[in-house]
Amino acid sequence: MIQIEELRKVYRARGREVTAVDGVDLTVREGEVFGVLGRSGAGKSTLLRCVNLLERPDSGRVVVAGQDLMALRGGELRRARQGIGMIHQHFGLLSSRTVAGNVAFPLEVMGVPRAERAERVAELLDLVGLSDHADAYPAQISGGQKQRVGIARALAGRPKVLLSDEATSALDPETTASILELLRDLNRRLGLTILLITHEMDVVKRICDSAAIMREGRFVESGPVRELLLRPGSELARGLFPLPEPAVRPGTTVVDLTFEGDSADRPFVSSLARTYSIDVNILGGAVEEIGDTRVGRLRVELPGDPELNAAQLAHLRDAGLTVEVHGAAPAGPATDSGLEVAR
Ligand SMILES: Nc1ncnc2c1ncn2[C@@H]1O[C@H](COP(=O)(O)OP(=O)(O)OP(=O)(O)O)[C@@H](O)[C@H]1O
Repeated sequence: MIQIEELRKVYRARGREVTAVDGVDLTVREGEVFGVLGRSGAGKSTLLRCVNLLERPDSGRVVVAGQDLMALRGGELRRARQGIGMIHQHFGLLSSRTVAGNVAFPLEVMGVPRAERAERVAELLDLVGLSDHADAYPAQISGGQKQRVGIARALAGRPKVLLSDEATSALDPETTASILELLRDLNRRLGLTILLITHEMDVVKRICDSAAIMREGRFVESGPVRELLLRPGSELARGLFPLPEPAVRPGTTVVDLTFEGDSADRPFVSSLARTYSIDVNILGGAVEEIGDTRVGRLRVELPGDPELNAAQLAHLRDAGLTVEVHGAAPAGPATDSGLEVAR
């Protein structure tokens, strides 16, 4: 649904150049929720604004719903943009208009006749659970309700794609959860494709099917969330299941185990301890629901150096776990985090 190739955007101001987006490739499939995660200044907003050409890229391709947007101009581009809704961190509502008036605004711009407009506004307010607040003004409603208005307004033109620019960053955790639930619901009910940017790991955990981590204008990691979590050395996995730097005691093996789905349901720690008659020390970990699957990360300590634990590590891999050994370890490609990794 969204296909971005080799996208680059450089800002030039007062003789200075800032490369905000530096060669990003991105594919968002139809009906998918895709999250771009990154710190402030990573280039997320610029990337998002390039998807509907609010910002014109210096080079690259932006194809949305089969249309090459950079090849369009004037009326054609405006029509293509109607198929792309956008919501913002600070809602951007018109304070002089009621909730219904705000939602009606884009319909007026599109030239939708009055009667049809009223019907559509009622439908949209119902969709976001705000039918009872149609006549309220933005100053009279909560932040979460304001974002619901923003969402209804963004959906006015029946877009296939919704871009979300830190839509929950200004909201408290409970309201964030309810807005994310609404977005997930709209994604499922309307088949809406959502591309969101966020600096909150929790947003990715709650609603994203796929995600990318962006740093200094580039994607450093990208793919389906479940796959990323199981990828050895994954930054997303480390972010979602933070574990401190390991303290490896001499004569022991410290292992991080990542598991999901079926393997999460098996008692692999007790099976390991029983099979090899060893004590397994649990040092930390967490289990989360990601989509419909349980995913977890556990750090355990086994007696003996890693070389002596080859069979034990193979046992864990055979159980379907991603195994990352800290410190000196038997064969397996090294990652940049200093971990020795084997799947
Ligand atoms: N209009 C602009 N003119 C010049 N530089 C800009 C402009 N907009 C953004 N930048 C710069 O481009 C880089 C990326 O900014 P961008 O806002 O895309 O990042 P971000 O990841 O969305 O961060 P934030 O969450 O803080 O907005 C930053 O260095 C920023 O200062």
